[in-house]
Amino acid sequence: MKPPRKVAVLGAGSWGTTFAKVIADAARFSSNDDGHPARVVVWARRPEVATEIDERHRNSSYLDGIELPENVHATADPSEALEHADIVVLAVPAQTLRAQLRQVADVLPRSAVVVSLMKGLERDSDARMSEVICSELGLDSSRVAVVSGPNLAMEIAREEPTASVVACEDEEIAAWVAAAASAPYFRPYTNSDVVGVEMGGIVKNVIALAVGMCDGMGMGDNTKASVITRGLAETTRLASALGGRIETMAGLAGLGDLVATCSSPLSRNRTAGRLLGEDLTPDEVVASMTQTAEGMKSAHAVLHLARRNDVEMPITEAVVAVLDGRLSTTDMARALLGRDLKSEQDHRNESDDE
Ligand SMILES: NC(=O)C1=CN([C@@H]2O[C@H](COP(=O)(O)OP(=O)(O)OC[C@H]3O[C@@H](n4cnc5c(N)ncnc54)[C@H](O)[C@@H]3O)[C@@H](O)[C@H]2O)C=CC1
Ligand SMILES: O=C(CO)COP(=O)(O)O
Repeated sequence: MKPPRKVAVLGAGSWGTTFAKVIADAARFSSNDDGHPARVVVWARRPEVATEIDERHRNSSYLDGIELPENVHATADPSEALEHADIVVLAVPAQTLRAQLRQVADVLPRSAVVVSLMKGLERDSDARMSEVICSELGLDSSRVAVVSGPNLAMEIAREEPTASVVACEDEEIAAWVAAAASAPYFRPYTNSDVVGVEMGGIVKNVIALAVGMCDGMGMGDNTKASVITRGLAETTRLASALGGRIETMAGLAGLGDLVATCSSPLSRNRTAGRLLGEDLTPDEVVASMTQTAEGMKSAHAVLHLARRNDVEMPITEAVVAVLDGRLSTTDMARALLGRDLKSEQDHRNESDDE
């Protein structure tokens, strides 16, 4: 497949803008049919953000100090961004995606491949973002790809070497999107396990809240490593119950993302958890943050999905209890450590025991 001629990115927050930079930098090394690098057009909700990106090649609200390549353009008009796009990248807060798609469905090119950068689960429906995209746009799931991995936007915007995963049921499409996003500092691997890749990114935000709470309460590395590891065990149980592959959880979109997010001060989810651990209420935490901490919104849906699938997720359950004000962060450790003892191998599927 030839490189794309035009890529539209809907959402000019930190990850949408950074990914636009990745695609634009990648495009400078691979010309399309016309011999030109792909045109990358970002749709920003706020006109002043669009103007700043388009005219000054900066997005100072989200990526202070980062210069964007000349082939990144921006507009506040979604039709202009989407017109003739071969790839449409979606990077808005998860809970707003459905409403956003309803507004642009008529102008989104039917032939485009749609790529989700989002790491959230929709409340009420418990739907993954790729499922929301397929249902709202009437697209076959083979036309939808997901990008996930240890991808803190600011580090990538600073061109620090990073790997990622592009997942799509159609392996040719995954390879095409990966090629379009392959920049000197960004190396995407492909994977056909969309469920596993997506669930890894969703649940790690909830686990990062728990690790942040440990930080906020002044706990050390044993505690945090225990939460990360048992967090990976419960993520793996849920992902495999939904049809995801266990190996995916040991990869970039599972362990990789979990480690990056849980150890980085740049992580919004870990920061939100830390503030909860310092005794702020969930409302105070939300009010203090200008960017999206998806775990705060998705945790309830993750727990709901787990219960519907008979999957035990004690850390997620404790995080939800803290968010609902039913459990204090100081009582959380007692609640988790006081559970019945069990085998570390309990996460395996029954068939593995035979
Ligand atoms: N920032 C990061 O390092 C990474 C973020 N992600 C995921 O990417 C997704 C987007 O995250 P960020 O870009 O970081 O968020 P952000 O908070 O930096 O930006 C969100 C963008 O969506 C826009 N927006 C807010 N409410 C909206 C609404 N109601 N309708 C339409 N647009 C709206 C904002 O104006 C902003 O442009 C999230 O699901 C996040 O989990 C994934 C990997 C890395
Ligand atoms: O998903 C991320 C890194 O891969 C970003 O994590 P936060 O949303 O917690 O900042």
